[in-house]
Amino acid sequence: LDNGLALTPTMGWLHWERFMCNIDCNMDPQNCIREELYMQMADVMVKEGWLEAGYEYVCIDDCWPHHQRDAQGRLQADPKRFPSGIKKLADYVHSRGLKLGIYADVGSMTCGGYPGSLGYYETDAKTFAEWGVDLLKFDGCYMNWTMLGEGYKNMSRALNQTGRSIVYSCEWPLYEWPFHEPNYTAIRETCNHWRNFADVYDSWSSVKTILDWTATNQKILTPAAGPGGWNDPDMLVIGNFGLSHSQQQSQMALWAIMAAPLLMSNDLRDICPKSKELLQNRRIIGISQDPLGKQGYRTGTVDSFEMWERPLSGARLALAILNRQEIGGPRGFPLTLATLPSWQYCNPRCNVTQILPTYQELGVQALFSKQILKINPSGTALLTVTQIQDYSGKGY
Ligand SMILES: OC[C@@H]1[C@H](O)[C@H](O)[C@@H](O)CN1C(=S)Nc1ccc(F)cc1
Repeated sequence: LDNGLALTPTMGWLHWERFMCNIDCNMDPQNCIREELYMQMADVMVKEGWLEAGYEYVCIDDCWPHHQRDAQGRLQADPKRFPSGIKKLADYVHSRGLKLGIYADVGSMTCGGYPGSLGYYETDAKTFAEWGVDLLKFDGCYMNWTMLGEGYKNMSRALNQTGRSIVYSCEWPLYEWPFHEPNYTAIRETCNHWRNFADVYDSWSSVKTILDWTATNQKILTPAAGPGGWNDPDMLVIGNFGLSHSQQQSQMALWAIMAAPLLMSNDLRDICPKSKELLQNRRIIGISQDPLGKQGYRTGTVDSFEMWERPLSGARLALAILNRQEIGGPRGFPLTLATLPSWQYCNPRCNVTQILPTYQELGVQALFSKQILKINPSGTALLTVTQIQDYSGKGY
């Protein structure tokens, strides 16, 4: 969507995978969907270096609204759980230098059964703008699939007409795929990023399923991605319970290769230091936020290793090698630069830097040099390869 926003993939925190629709604030006040949750996350994001690392959006997902609209037909926050209201919450988040995201649905109800926006697109866009909202996640439940496109386009227009800069996160293709192949030109014109596939869960099998679906459809998906519009493989679940550290490294590496929005869903108030270090790794974030804005793709599979690559600015290439074998110990992957589809980056030499599983400058490599990379089961080696320019600044 050409609204000047999301020129690089959106970075932030989104409540859904970790906190879901937990509205029992009597039994579980620390983890229920209420204003304090976002205020506390905002405080931590500033205090613990998340904003500094680039994580800017604090996003509310489903289950925030009151079950009835107000007398003017406007959405309103649940008065018990958000007693100060969304505008005050936005002011609080803005006072911390962060931005606030909110959630609504293109159909008659949200997936959680709260009021949907069908028939209220202008009203809701205006309400969100008046509250000072900076991002809208627009879900696709309870909508006749033949009307999905119309609905997503109408809300895009309504948001634009408010005159406020609001990142528009859609789920249009996710709800259309079961019926027919979506039109990604229309989707890119309408949205700043778009969910294509099933919700992520806190498990390696969920992350693998999303990766496999993306690779299978990469010929359709990758051309649609670029500054202002991104494919969204769903939230980062790093820092929760289901992924081993190697699997957490794999999700972080591959989400950077896929130019995916980096929307964490975890408890930043209580996260293990290694997960925090991984999520704040500046070299990986640099790949994710690369200004060239080209989405990466899977280039091959050999001996249960998957190769992914992403072209970067400055004659550089990001490489990820994922060990899909889930038995045994670390395996050696023989990286021979000449065998890469993008071997020209190293003709006749290039500089190689390993970022994961550990940082290591591998130095200048000739085209036919071979490196053995040790990769854990369901782990990933993430590298950047930089073409060595000759004196005239041309590549070889
Ligand atoms: O209710 C909101 C929740 C989250 O926002 C997800 O990111 C969205 O993809 C949608 N969503 C859920 S649980 N959607 C959903 C998931 C499974 C299902 F059987 C019916 C609806």
